[in-house]
Amino acid sequence: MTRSLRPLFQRLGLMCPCKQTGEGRVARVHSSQKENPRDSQHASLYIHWPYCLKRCSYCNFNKYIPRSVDNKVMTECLQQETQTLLQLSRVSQISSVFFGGGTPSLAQASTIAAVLETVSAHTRLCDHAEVTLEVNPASAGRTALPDFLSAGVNRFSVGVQSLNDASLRVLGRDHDPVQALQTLAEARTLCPGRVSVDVMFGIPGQSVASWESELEEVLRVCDDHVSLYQLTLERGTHLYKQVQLGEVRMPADDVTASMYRSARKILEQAGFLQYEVSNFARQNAVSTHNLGYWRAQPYIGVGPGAHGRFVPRALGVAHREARTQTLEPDVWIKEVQQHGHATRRRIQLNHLSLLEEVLVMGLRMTEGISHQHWAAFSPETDLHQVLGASADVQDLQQRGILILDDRGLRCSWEGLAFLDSILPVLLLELDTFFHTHRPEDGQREQ
Ligand SMILES: C[S@+](CC[C@H](N)C(=O)[O-])C[C@H]1O[C@@H](n2cnc3c(N)ncnc32)[C@H](O)[C@@H]1O
Ligand SMILES: C[S@@+](CC[C@H](N)C(=O)[O-])C[C@H]1O[C@@H](n2cnc3c(N)ncnc32)[C@H](O)[C@@H]1O
Ligand code: SF4
Repeated sequence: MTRSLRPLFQRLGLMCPCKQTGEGRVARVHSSQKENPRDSQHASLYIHWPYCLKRCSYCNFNKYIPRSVDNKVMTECLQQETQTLLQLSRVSQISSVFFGGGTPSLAQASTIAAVLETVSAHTRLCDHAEVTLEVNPASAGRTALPDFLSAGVNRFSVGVQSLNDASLRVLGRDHDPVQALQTLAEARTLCPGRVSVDVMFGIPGQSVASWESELEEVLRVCDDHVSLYQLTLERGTHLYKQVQLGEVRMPADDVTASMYRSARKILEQAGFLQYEVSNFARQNAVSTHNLGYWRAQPYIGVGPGAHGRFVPRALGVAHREARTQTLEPDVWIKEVQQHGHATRRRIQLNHLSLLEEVLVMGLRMTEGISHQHWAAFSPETDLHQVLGASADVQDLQQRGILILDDRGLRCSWEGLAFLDSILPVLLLELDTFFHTHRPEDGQREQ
């Protein structure tokens, strides 16, 4: 999981539909810590397009294969929900927009333009805001990439996944390597220096050697940003069933560990700097939208199943909320039409929950969590106080996988590969500290 992309949302159970509360109800958590209102004025915006042409064998993201899509209704609802959530929040400036999915390159360029116009009409969209669109190779031809550029997109994230025919078939992708290369080349011509590729490793049938040569090939054609995801076997997917039935075998853990290690070295040799567990950039082409997540900055999530973290205007107190929008697109449309938004779940984050997010997200970055970053969320307790005395934390440091020093807290190069075993230790220490020293900040839901 460490090398996969599953972010904090799922880790903290915020995506679990069985925990959803009714529309408009807030799960309140006692808290004495107010967020600095100035911090919550800048945010990023995520827009979810939930439709795909075909179900990939491994994917359990919130996506649907519809018979047809009513683009007009979807556009109106995405605009409406964007407007409502912007008005409900204290956000006055949007610094990045990310159109993800599903397959947002199946949306019409006019939809993308309409959403961006709504943002500009109701808040300030920064002049140099990063506006990313995820592009699937096969679907890119439907709306030409230049139209998306005219609509306001200035960064493409291309879902290459693999350049190997057999791997693409195992993954159930509906494109071949040639189509992926064509889409990538077109994206690079349109947005030089601002194209990312998603590539997966740990695919059944892949060996360390075949992965290494595949990555070398990716490096010959890619731009300045690469996201490497370890294929995660997700329950309920076709691949999961195939593995259960013994039709397909996932590579062993030590093999995927070697794949990750060699990929990091190969990327480094090619001039890429790793800035997060799965993300590599050269020429400083880092994704500011995703950095916002890892730095625990506020964001608004629009569209079926989207997540958000922001301080609402109406509460009267400056507490950040975690929000999840209704998952199923038809239900989401009805709710947006009736209420202006389809927030299915709202949780007020208490001080401890917010610090857990800062820790879990921050340690994914190679820069880790500086003392200043921590102090922005917890001015009254520093990292040394919370973690420094712990024998378990000292053990992690002695093993050379964790560093706590004058700069702050971060994983070592080796340690980043073990983040999933480091985090529970740190979260336990954080929890214990708060329950011992600041019990009023650590109370759970009432
Ligand atoms: C992390 S991946 C790939 C990012 C890509 N590698 C890049 O650098 O731009 C993006 C996916 O995460 C999910 N995602 C990101 N932000 C989200 C949010 N706020 N709510 C729900 N899903 C989100 C979406 O499924 C989206 O397609
Ligand atoms: C949810 S997809 C949306 C983007 C687009 N539809 C695509 O497939 O390229 C975002 C990224 O998630 C990654 N992803 C999805 N399921 C995954 C899994 N089970 N394991 C690892 N990565 C996964 C893929 O690399 C994909 O590029
Ligand atoms: S990986 Fe992308 S294209 Fe494939 S089903 Fe998931 S969201 Fe759709």
